[in-house]
Amino acid sequence: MKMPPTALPSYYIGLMSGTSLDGVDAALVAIGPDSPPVLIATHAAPMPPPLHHLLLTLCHAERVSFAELAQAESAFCRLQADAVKALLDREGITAEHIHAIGSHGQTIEHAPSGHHGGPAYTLQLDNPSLLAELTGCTVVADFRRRDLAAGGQAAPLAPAFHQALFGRQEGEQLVLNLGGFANLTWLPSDIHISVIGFDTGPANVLLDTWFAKHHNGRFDHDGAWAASGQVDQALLNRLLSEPFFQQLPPRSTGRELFHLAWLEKQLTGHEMANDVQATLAELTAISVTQGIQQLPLSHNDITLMACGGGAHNTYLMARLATQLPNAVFKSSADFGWPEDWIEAGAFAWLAHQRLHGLPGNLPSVTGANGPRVLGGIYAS
Ligand SMILES: Nc1ncnc2c1ncn2[C@@H]1O[C@H](COP(=O)(O)OP(=O)(O)OP(=O)(O)O)[C@@H](O)[C@H]1O
Ligand SMILES: CC(=O)N[C@H]1[C@@H]2OC[C@@H](O2)[C@@H](O)[C@@H]1O[C@H](C)C(=O)O
Repeated sequence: MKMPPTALPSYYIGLMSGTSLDGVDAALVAIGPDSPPVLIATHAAPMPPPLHHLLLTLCHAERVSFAELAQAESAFCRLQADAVKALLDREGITAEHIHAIGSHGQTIEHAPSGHHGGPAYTLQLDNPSLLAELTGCTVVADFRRRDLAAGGQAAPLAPAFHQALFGRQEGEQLVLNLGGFANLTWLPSDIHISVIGFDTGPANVLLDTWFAKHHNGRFDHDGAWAASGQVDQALLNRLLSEPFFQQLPPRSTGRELFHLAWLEKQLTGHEMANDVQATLAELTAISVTQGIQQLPLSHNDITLMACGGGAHNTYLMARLATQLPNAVFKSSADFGWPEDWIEAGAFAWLAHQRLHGLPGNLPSVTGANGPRVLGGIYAS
């Protein structure tokens, strides 16, 4: 096992399955008392197609049966347990070496302002009791609902981890996660100024959905199909008229707002499919740019660290670079955190925060009434 630089760290596993529904990411992280968390090892367990289909159905279901929920929860939990086992086997360690697993669960619905006047809620499918039983590890889970109970958006949570990872660097930092949805974190150079973070809108979720409607396959590799199309300016303007893009932070979103029917409502039916894909990539590039314009940046020459699967989409990254001509793009990999592993790392760190009775949220990001210790503990 690769050893972290400081003595006596504790080992945590973060499990993240994001809104893209592409699989479970497992990250083994060493966390010591005085230094940023260190990524030790990773394992990605791809989502089996039947589970992908079932979870996608649940995400958009008007009605759900308990049998379907139970089936999804059990299959999802077993995929998580397999990912943990693969990680431990690869590193030649056992459950006793792990202080805790931080399990995000699978977001099924996120309605921080309630649904049609109903109570605020956010639902992550998860079975931490079964996960503790299957892995022999202590599990920390249900991270979002305490922030929601305290009046927050319950998302994004990663900005607090971005601060733990990159907050000690010189100058202001911008972290952009391009997952199913995109979220931005601004780390000011003055540590007395609060961090700002929020969701900017859809990223891979619509690109993947539109691609899968027209091809066999889950995503547009390197954005090649988008690159073969032209941006449809009229369509782009209609998409950008969605009020979410004008909202001030705190703000978060999900599949309940941005989905295929939302897109199709704005189509005339005469568009070329690849032009729609190019327009969706532009929608992400522009909504991220507009999000950056909402930040109290000290100057225009920004340094942006892009992470999440969308950072591999070369077309999307080129469009972002065009929208942000003064931006210098940095790779999180140069800081020991390859772009695909920051979110899973965040849930390892959040488990550590919970076990130490430390807050996991940033009220300046989520809008919660104060810092809160997030999650519940399911002992091994
Ligand atoms: N080479 C690539 N070219 C284009 N897109 C890519 C590439 N590699 C990954 N992606 C995109 O990244 C997605 C997965 O991203 P990621 O794992 O960050 O999503 P996520 O975990 O669901 O994130 P979040 O929780 O932030 O929504 C894929 O569905 C795909 O759209
Ligand atoms: C409710 C939910 O699952 N939100 C996700 C989603 O994916 C990206 C963005 O929307 C972000 O708000 C969040 O995930 C990350 C891990 C977060 O909380 O920071």
